[in-house]
Amino acid sequence: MPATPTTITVTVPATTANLGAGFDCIGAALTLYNQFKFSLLPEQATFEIIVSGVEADRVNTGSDNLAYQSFLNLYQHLGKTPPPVKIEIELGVPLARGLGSSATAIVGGLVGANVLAGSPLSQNEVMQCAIALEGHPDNVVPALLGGCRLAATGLNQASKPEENLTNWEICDIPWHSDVVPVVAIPDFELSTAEARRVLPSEYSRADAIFNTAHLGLLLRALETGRKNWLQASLQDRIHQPYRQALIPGYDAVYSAAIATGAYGMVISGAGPTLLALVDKSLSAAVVTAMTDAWQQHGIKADVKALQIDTKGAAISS
Ligand SMILES: Nc1ncnc2c1ncn2[C@@H]1O[C@H](COP(=O)(O)OP(=O)(O)OP(=O)(O)O)[C@@H](O)[C@H]1O
Ligand SMILES: N[C@@H](CCO)C(=O)O
Repeated sequence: MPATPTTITVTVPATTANLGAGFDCIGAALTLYNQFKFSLLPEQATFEIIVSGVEADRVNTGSDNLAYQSFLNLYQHLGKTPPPVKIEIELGVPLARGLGSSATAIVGGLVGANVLAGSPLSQNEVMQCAIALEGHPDNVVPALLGGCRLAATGLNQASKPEENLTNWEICDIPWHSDVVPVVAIPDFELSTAEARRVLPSEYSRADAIFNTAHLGLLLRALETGRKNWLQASLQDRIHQPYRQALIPGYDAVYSAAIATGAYGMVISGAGPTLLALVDKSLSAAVVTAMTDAWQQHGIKADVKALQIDTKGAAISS
């Protein structure tokens, strides 16, 4: 049997959740990464956290650090005492921008702890813990597994009532290789908590039907890359109409992306990053148009064409 490692690095992709109509249930992993290196410390130590990379000074290095809390959570789940650990975090995913930075910390902490504990949990069990910590599946599932994923609660909800875990069914959504995600990341933050506060607690039957139909259409549109379907499917009535006002310049960036040939544009996760889906031949032009539109509102944005990450959380020693 191979020895349990004492140092491990977990690389976790950014994610874009919702994709319009799939509020809280669909997300895709993107080729933008955070890295978490875990090293066991001598017995008398407690913990140490070192952060570098994009906006590193914005991540706390105390015991409430989300990656460390997730690390502790896994040991608690196992009923084991957590070992003293050093966590070195290299950030490539900007914080509180709707690109799943919190999901990377949760997945990184859980996967790192599981490996250092000798891998007692399966990938599916780690995933169920990650969903319970984040509260919704749409970022943590693709962050762990890669690709575009849809999550739905399963039938057997009572399987582990003592652990208070919901049983989730996950399916992968094929993504046509000509469809490119362009992310426009502005230089201001929007916390998920704030972006959830503005949502109504009830919706009309018409809005529920609208979103059900458009999510179904979106799945087939992503698979086939069919233009008309992609254009129509990126509409939503559950969250975006309420969140747009929190994102200055939203209308201008939307108009610029569409005028340049994007299929559509959605709010990435809880925002404020805006995500356009574009045919690959047009991605460079859409990047320029979205950058310029936000600049005209005095907002600096990092706009880039990415790809769908297919690996998810990757472990290296
Ligand atoms: N690498 C990290 N290490 C530790 N904590 C992190 C890390 N990345 C994010 N966090 C925590 O997550 C918070 C951001 O979470 P929030 O849900 O508001 O945004 P997000 O995850 O980037 O966006 P979204 O959920 O819309 O995709 C940060 O303020 C920080 O507390
Ligand atoms: N589905 C979540 C993603 C952000 O964590 C939301 O839009 O609030």
